[in-house]
Amino acid sequence: MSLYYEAASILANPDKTGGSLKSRIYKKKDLKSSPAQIVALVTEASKWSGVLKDVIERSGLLAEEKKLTPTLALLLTYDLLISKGGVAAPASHVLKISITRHKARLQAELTRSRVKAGHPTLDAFKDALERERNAAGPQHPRWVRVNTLKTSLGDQLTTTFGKFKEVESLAEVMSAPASSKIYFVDPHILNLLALPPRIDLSKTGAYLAGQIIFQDKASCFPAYLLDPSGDGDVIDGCAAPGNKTTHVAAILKDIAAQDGGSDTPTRVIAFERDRFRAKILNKMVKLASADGIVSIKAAHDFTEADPEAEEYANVTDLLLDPSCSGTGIVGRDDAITMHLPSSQGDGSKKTPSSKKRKRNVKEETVPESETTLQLDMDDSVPEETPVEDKLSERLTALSAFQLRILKHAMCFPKARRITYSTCSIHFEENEAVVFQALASKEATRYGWSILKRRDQVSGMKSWPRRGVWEDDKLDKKEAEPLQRQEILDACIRCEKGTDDGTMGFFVAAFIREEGKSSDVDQEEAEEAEEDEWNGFSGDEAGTAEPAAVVEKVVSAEPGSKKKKRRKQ
Ligand SMILES: C[S@@+](CC[C@H](N)C(=O)[O-])C[C@H]1O[C@@H](n2cnc3c(N)ncnc32)[C@H](O)[C@@H]1O
Repeated sequence: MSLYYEAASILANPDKTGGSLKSRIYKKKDLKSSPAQIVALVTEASKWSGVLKDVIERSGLLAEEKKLTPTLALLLTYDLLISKGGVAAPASHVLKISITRHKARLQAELTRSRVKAGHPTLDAFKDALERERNAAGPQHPRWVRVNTLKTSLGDQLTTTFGKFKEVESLAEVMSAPASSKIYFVDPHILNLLALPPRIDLSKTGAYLAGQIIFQDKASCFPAYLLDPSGDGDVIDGCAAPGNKTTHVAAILKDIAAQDGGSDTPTRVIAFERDRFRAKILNKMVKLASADGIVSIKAAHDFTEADPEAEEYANVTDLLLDPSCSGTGIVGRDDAITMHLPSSQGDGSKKTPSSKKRKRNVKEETVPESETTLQLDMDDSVPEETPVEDKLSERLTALSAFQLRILKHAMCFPKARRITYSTCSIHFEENEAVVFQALASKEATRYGWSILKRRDQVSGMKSWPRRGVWEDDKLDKKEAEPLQRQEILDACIRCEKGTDDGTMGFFVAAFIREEGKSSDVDQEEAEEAEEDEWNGFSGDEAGTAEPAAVVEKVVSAEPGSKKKKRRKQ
């Protein structure tokens, strides 16, 4: 099979094989062409696909060459008109014949596109496309966390990044091309580097060996803000794929090393409800060499863990990063889009029957999804999958689940600190959950309050983006404006698409006063329950359709219902 048939078949992916385009190519055993050649052809052709799609449609190529599919036509036209090596097939090959006989017309259409776009040469056209791509795509730096379980920042700066130059500003990194060998040391989070957008570090020995981890800056906030004491175990209640799990494990190891070099730091107990994601967590934990510190509770629901159980008796810190709407997530920069020509052409070469067909134009229109291929080049597992429909209903259900998980964490007898985070931009999943948690009976009974800004670890204290208030989203029986401001100031936000180069994110920490425990006065607890927040304004919470991910979570806790009924 020729290079073009093999590339087209991989793009069509008839077996619906999962994974990125690169992994599908490299895993295919029976390829005749070299995998690198296929990757290069697809990547380069995709860059021109927006232009070549029009060129091919105007030329009427697909109407005349029945052997060519839209994908074959695009790949061949790219090699025929743009690539230096030309079409990689013998002159007698059926594909080479099919495309070469249209060379003059295709060339003329490409020239027409170039002149129309105002570029004097093909090279100028190419540069303009490159600039357009850089400007259009989110200029999101490649954040790299140095995994101190395996290496150190110093080691990485002299090995993996030995030929790189340190720069003084994040902006310089964010506007640099992928080929630029520069880095910026993050001032807020220890052991975190920013590198140019789209830089490919996935083949480096350090990445393959788990010495460096690709993790957005914002995603490093929870473990850092948790700032665990190292005196007790840490629970990660929602762990897969494990970025924050391995981060907190690394922090615990560093604390143990500072405290006199103890080789046995305390444990991280990582819960993951989803069996498949738990496997990925296991892989990530092993790769990061965190398996000596992390014990995984695979396919375990954190909300079903008994806080009084002996195995959690030493839990002092909890990190909660529950499922959320994912609205803060930024698209992957290295994903590629391939625009394919429509097999009907653009109609400029009218056939006698085209008038008759006009009335049926709706049926003939090829849906956008069929003419555009979105190809993932990165195999790393995203921390969250964005919600795509029924957002407002999902927000109600998600926030009820998030509050429940947070209140459950407050019940662990020895717990002193909790972080709560989401990669959502919505008040309902963020500040609203924090305010409701603070007003809950669990917070009152066990003495939980917000970790104020002035008490936060220095990088987090100095972070400028803080919580925001949205009117009319909560029944505001409590949180006097003054106290409200202090709570909002304790909340941390990250905004996507800003000069900070982060995804959209939210995190807050809760702290428990020494001496407060579960044996608090029962009457006090019941009073607190009476005063609890009623949730969102209106009755949305009661009417929302629970989404699959939170199905059993939206129902009220049976215990609290019973108590309320007894009081009535
Ligand atoms: C946002 S992701 C966590 C990302 C992870 N903290 C990281 O940094 O890589 C949420 C994860 O929590 C899991 N999850 C949701 N509810 C859970 C529950 N009640 N108990 C345990 N895991 C849960 C989901 O399956 C999902 O893998």
